[in-house]
Amino acid sequence: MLIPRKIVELWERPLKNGSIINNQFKITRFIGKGSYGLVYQAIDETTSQMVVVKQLRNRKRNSNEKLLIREARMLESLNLINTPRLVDYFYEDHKYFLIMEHKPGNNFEDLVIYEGKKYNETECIKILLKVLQVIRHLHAKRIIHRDLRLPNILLNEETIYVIDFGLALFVDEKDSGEGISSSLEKRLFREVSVKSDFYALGHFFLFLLYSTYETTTRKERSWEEELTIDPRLKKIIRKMLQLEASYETVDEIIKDLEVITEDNN
Ligand SMILES: Nc1ncnc2c1ncn2[C@@H]1O[C@H](COP(=O)(O)OP(=O)(O)OP(=O)(O)O)[C@@H](O)[C@H]1O
Repeated sequence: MLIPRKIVELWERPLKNGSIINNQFKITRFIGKGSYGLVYQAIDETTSQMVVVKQLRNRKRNSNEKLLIREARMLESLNLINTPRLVDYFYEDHKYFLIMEHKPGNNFEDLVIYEGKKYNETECIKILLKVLQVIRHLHAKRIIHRDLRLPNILLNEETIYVIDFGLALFVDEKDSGEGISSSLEKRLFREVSVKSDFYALGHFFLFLLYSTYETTTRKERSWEEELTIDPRLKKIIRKMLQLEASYETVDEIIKDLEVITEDNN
């Protein structure tokens, strides 16, 4: 059945500030629309804790239930300081909701693009090492994040938080959409393997390194030509991006980065 666009828009209209869901969570701010659905900030009135509410986009009931349960299971099994803790999930008023702990801080897209933050080589390594420490815990629990993009990595003072487990999978799970994508880049990003997280973090790291880069020529050049960085770092990035034999574990990357850090001290 084809549903008229107006009705879909009505369904997807955000809840108003002050609305209370599940008799417990009071919406305080609409954060935005994502691929997953609508996201809000709210207060858990039983604990006064700030939470994030994810309201699933209206899809088929079955797939919505699966998505909700999968992300809830991920958050539940993670239970780390650097990832949001699961608070609750429920179905109410024909809508699916996932409630999680709100993590403070700014994401790296906002920090670099909108706030103009610049990170030198040493700072970039320090940040990547912190992110890798979080990913190490994820991989130890056999979870692949598969969406380690700039908006999903937050920095609050010295602490890194990783959010958005909407695409995460356990290593032995199959992605129902796998094999559909013809783009190599997308496949590398979404593969159900630790390597896809390394690939994403390779790009994350390059983005940080580029925060101090100033172009001197109009000629198009590769990152390896443009960035003046320790050649060992280039090799690490090449391995993360699978331009040469990939890393197999987070610890291998951490070890290589620590050699450079120690030499610089
Ligand atoms: N636990 C959290 N703590 C703090 N902020 C959060 C949290 N979860 C989500 N957010 C905020 O809400 C935004 C959207 O959330 P999220 O990325 O999980 O939704 P999404 O629908 O998967 O979005 P996208 O399509 O961009 O991936 C995030 O970029 C972040 O600003």
